[in-house]
Amino acid sequence: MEAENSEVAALVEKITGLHAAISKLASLSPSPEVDALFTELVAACVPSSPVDVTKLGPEAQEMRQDLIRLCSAAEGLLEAHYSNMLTALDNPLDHLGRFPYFDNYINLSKLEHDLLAGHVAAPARVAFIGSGPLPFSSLFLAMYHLPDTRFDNYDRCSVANGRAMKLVGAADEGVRARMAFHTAEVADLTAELGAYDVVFLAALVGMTSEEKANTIAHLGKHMADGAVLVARSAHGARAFLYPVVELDDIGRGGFQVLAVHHPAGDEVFNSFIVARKEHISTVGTIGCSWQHECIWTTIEGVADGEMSFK
Ligand SMILES: C[S@@+](CC[C@H](N)C(=O)[O-])C[C@H]1O[C@@H](n2cnc3c(N)ncnc32)[C@H](O)[C@@H]1O
Repeated sequence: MEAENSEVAALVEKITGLHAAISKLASLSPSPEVDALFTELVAACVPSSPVDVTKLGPEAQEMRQDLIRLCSAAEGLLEAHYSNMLTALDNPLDHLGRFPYFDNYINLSKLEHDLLAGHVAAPARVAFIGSGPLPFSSLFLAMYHLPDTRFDNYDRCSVANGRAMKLVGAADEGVRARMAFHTAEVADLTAELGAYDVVFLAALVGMTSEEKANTIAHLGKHMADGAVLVARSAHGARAFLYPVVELDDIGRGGFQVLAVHHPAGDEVFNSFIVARKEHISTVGTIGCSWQHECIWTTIEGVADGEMSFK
């Protein structure tokens, strides 16, 4: 226990130092200095660690929340930079690997698809909320995993959508025709959410656990009964980079948790939760039984770090 505490203390001290350095940057746009600091931060947070961010003191909590905000802003600028750079090339889709976190999205979309496939056979319509200027998640699902699915990408930033449309415009007709982009704040989506078999909630939509909980409650109110939510979250030290989605908030939002995946290794940063919108008539009982009857098991032979209900 002693060793664990000192490991956590050393990690929090290192991340606090990186937060201080990042906070002093004049700009978060990609540059050798910005890239070096965020590369060091990711390298510190990705390895598995006993840190539980819910147990941090108030000062470290405040630092964490501000660091998530800085990471979100930097990720948006990084994606915009690479979206511009890629769409300036001939055949941009041949060069997507130039994006520093390309492998993360290739591996993450495969993991999410493989876990989803066990619960939703060939979804006809998928919404991706928080698609950004570089919509790799929905693009890779459309290109490699779900050849007949239509994707509606939502982002509150019209400039991000403009960049995303330009990039996807370079895809082949079969993919282009199945990818639509809409400028909207997630809180303003209502009836349209009822059309989807699956709704993805990007890691950076909702900066705090409270905002995540409110967004999930909003999705639960408007998604169709039986539809599936894939909510990206974070685990361990990665919770210094991204907000955490609480399982209780998934249950309170009217969903039953089907699977939780915490990626082992450094191939994928994001955890994610797969949950099904309960039929309103049963949510009173299922919601209650969710708290007591569901038993976590790790299914043999399934990817490391995955937990699903029996
Ligand atoms: C930087 S992108 C990351 C997504 C990543 N490209 C992917 O494929 O998973 C996150 C996007 O979420 C959008 N966003 C954040 N909060 C939002 C909200 N409340 N409603 C809609 N979009 C939001 C931001 O504008 C940003 O473009």
